[in-house]
Amino acid sequence: MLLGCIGDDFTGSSDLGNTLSKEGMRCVQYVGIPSGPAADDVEAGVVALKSRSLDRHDAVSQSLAALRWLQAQGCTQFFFKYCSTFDSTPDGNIGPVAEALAEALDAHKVIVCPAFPGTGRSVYQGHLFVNDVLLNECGMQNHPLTPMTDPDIRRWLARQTTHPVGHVAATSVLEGAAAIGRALDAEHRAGKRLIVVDALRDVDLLEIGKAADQLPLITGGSGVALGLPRNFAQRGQISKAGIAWRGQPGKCVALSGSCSTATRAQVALHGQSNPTYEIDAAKVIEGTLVPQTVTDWLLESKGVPLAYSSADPDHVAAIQDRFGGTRSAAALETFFATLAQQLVDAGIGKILTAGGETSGAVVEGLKLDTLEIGPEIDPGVPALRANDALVLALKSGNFGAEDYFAKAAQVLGSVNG
Ligand SMILES: Nc1ncnc2c1ncn2[C@@H]1O[C@H](COP(=O)(O)OP(=O)(O)OP(=O)(O)O)[C@@H](O)[C@H]1O
Ligand SMILES: O=C(O)[C@@H](O)C(=O)CO
Repeated sequence: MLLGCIGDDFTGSSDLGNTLSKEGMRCVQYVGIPSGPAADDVEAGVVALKSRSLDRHDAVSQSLAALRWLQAQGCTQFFFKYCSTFDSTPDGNIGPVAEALAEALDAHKVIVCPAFPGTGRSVYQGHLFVNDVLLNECGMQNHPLTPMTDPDIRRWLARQTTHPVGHVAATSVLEGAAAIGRALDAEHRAGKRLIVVDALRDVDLLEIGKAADQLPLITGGSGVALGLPRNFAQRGQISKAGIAWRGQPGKCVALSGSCSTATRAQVALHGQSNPTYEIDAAKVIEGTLVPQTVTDWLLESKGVPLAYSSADPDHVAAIQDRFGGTRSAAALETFFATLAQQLVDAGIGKILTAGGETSGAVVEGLKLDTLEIGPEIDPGVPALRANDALVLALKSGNFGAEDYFAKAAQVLGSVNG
């Protein structure tokens, strides 16, 4: 294994795996820290944690444990993947984890770059944009767990870290790898360790990747990993073969607990030509709707049936007011996990999930340990193979085109992508 990655959530980890795999690395996503060694032919390994919203001390200790496992697999470079909308609180966990990894690796000049132009995220003058609005105006300011109220990533990160935060501005980035390298050196000499790097386009990310060739630790969204496989390829270290994709025959079902705007539009479109089942959150929490009812409905339905609890913000707020946020999320996530178990027990081999927490609950509920990265469905979302009988796609809430579900079902089923 050459590149060792640590992801702070499951869907984000498959997003990173997608980028590395598209660039020709044989990439596997691990669900948590594996208990044994990796297969010999893995070139990039992504240890997927659920550390984004943990207590910062737990997030740091899990990330360091993941680092030790990746070091034991022989990795020479490491990547810490967080959200392209920099999801974190003033307490962490991006800063504390990045600093702890930097310390453990004796890494200086640590790039911090959430840019992901393919999904509209860019960084300019240290500020994060989502399409044409600043981060704190894109809806992320209302996120229930990590409200992003400041678009200046340097200022936000400084609240989470002990050392001053540096910056490489677009003026250097647009000049290319050599200028980026010089700017990183200058920030290092000025005593900065975590350095926010501007990036607007994929070509910027490729130049940043070149400049990062000899750096032990890079951090960011999946975008900034774009240029890293080319460094290994240039040294003849990777096969560029990727992993051959085998589609899975049979019925595909979709489960959505994501309440994001993008998912709600995808659910609405999918429902125009496929059967859908709206899961009543109150009934789930009160225990009057059991997973078996929905499983039976999914098994009996034609097309790509979709069961969803996705609802608009007012509806979600009403449920949370009535039952409490933690209780309602726990009940719904357990419901989706049981649903997935029942579907797999009934022989279903293709499952689509929407929502980071929902996907995490499903993957944990199914007790999966490794996910091979397959072809891209939409930017940031790859097809995944869990074992001989099961393929999946885990969609982050805000990702995917409006026809995502139909497209994903098609990719999971088709042979060779
Ligand atoms: N109808 C509902 N009422 C209240 N809460 C809900 C409802 N449906 C889903 N939820 C909760 O909303 C949360 C959705 O989170 P999830 O991470 O799955 O989606 P997301 O936030 O859109 O995705 P991402 O984290 O990738 O951006 C879950 O905790 C889920 O239990
Ligand atoms: O970077 C992103 O936006 C995603 O991979 C993600 O982490 C969403 O939770």
